[in-house]
Amino acid sequence: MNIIYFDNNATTQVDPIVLEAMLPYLQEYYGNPSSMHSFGGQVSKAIQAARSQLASLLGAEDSEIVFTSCGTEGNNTAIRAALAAQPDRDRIITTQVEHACVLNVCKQLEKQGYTVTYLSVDRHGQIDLTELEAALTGSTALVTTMYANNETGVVFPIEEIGALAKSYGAAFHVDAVQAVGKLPLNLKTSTIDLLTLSGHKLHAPKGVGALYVRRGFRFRPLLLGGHQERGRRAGTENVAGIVALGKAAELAQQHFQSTTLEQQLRDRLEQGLLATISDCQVNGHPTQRLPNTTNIGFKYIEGEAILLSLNQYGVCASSGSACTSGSLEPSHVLRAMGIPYTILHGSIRFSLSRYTTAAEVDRVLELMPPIIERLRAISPFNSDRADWLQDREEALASK
Ligand SMILES: Cc1ncc(COP(=O)(O)O)c(C=O)c1O
Ligand code: FES
Repeated sequence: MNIIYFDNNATTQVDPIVLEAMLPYLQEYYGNPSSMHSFGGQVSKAIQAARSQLASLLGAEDSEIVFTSCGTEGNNTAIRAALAAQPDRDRIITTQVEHACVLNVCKQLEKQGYTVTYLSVDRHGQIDLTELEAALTGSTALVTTMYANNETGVVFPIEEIGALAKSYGAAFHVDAVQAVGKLPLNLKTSTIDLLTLSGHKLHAPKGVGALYVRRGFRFRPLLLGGHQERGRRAGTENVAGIVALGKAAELAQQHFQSTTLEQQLRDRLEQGLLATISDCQVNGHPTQRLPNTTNIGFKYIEGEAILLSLNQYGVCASSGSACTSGSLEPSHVLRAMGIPYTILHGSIRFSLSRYTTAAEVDRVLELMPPIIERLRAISPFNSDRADWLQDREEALASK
């Protein structure tokens, strides 16, 4: 069975050109980049070349790139580094819709005495800059927000956020894991101090990422040890992964134009589903959204049931984020957006890539209406029960 892979916000296929570039560093060039001999030295050069490739995609300087193991490490490191840079400040501002690797760090920091503001989002998943401004004080050490949301694709106005953060002397960190390669970035002219990205979301393999650290930013490393990454991230480098990330960055730059095509296919999918299936809606902003993502809620059914049905036809999609999907907890992102209970549970995310074809979109458009019809026919959440659930949730919310 052919796989139709519409789960690119969870992870992406390694580009064959990326694989080809990294393989020699798993085979013949196995030297340690920190070694004195030239066998290791050539490996060190490959890391520097990858650093330039990535810096070029971001509009950054080579020296501003620190390679990490993943987005989670980047976010943990950035948050801790920003707080260490201004130890006399004890406030953090983030949003309710961040990835778990930001929210859980913030929760722990609250226990350690920090005050954290979790900005709300509106029905479209967008934050309100006046709420941000009201939360900022002279004690704010850090504003940390995502660039684009992994579940809905909603894009935050990062430069406006950054300008406000700067006016209060706070550091500004951006989780750009979902945005890099899909949205333009020019860090030279940006207000961003720290920016996280992850290789496996842009057609490099899992286990490599990077953190951008603005030149002059007082940085404290999370991992202490050897002098790798100029003392900013100890540990022998994942050389093959780093070479892969460099190549993936170069390809992302070349493929920027193809995001228009991706968006056309996404729109064709979204509009097709809305036109052929009743009682469904897009969860997210109509325009301020990644070109590859659509999150759609189908009333009266469970998202998991839709996913299992699609799975039988080889279609990969997702509900919530991959790491929380096993928990049966409704998505914190959709909850923050105030999506009604009856839609929330029936919401699924399709995320496309530059490999997506029109034929794949059409196949999903053909499969979905009968799947939804069948699931609704057997759903215990018929509309009467759904109304009852809705009343119950409202009652709980008003308690
Ligand atoms: C917005 C966002 N931030 C951070 C991460 C974590 O990245 P990684 O899987 O590389 O740890 C993800 C991955 O799903 C993400 O979507
Ligand atoms: S680690 Fe990516 S969805 Fe959770």
